[in-house]
Amino acid sequence: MMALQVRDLKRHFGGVRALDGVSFELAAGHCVALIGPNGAGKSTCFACLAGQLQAQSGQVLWAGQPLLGLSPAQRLQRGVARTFQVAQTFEALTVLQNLQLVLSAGKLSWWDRLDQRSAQAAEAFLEAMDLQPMRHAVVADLSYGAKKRLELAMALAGWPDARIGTSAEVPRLLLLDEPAAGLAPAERQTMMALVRRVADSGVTVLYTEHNMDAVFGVADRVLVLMQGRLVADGRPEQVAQDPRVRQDYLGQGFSL
Ligand SMILES: Nc1ncnc2c1ncn2[C@@H]1O[C@H](COP(=O)(O)OP(=O)(O)OP(=O)(O)O)[C@@H](O)[C@H]1O
Repeated sequence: MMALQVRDLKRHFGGVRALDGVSFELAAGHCVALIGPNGAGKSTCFACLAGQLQAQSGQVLWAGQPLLGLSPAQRLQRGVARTFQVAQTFEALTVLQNLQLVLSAGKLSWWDRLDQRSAQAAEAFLEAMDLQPMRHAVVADLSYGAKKRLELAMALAGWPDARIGTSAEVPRLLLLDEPAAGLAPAERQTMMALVRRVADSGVTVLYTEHNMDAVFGVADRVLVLMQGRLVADGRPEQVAQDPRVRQDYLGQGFSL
């Protein structure tokens, strides 16, 4: 059975059909890119999967369980985590405190001191995202690349089994909205190697991207969305040869 099943997903904004009947399936542990021009519906699709937006119709099954109608927090409990186009971090806190805050979610009381909470658990996420050297840096002082890596670490730390006092393992879906946006080529490469490593650890990853070097050579499969409809779905080398995708998005000069 496919880990994620999306069937005939629709979300309109007035007359704009942001998602106009989108269907696809993802296998567990695959790393899949969702690409398409500005306004194609990628962010709307993510928001409908993670729960920030409610779809008007359709069905989404994650590990066989329906997701639509659940809140983002309920979806996170079922293993669905996400990041945003612009990194969402707490600027005035340190890198370590950002992670401690996520790891302590729902467990902190006003008398707790953040620095005594889950420092050990946070170390594993710092290491996974190459953030140890800057653990005590205030986030406002970080490079954007480090901020994006911290946001990714926070998404991983948000899964229920990563948090204090919870142990049940859940199947993990990670939705990354433009993980490499705003990054210089070298930072982009580092970021995408980390994303690939997360997928290789068994996490199902779906990500959007406008930088094609962060898509081809990274994703196992590529989905192409245009005007709210899926127009191509296949292995990267197949999609790169698709005449409509070349004409309307990649450009005729595109080569791998
Ligand atoms: N809250 C909203 N209200 C009205 N229209 C919206 C809203 N959110 C998205 N849209 C419209 O829905 C369509 C799809 O937008 P969406 O942001 O999902 O595209 P996208 O593929 O993520 O684009 P980009 O690559 O620029 O981020 C666009 O026409 C957009 O203007």
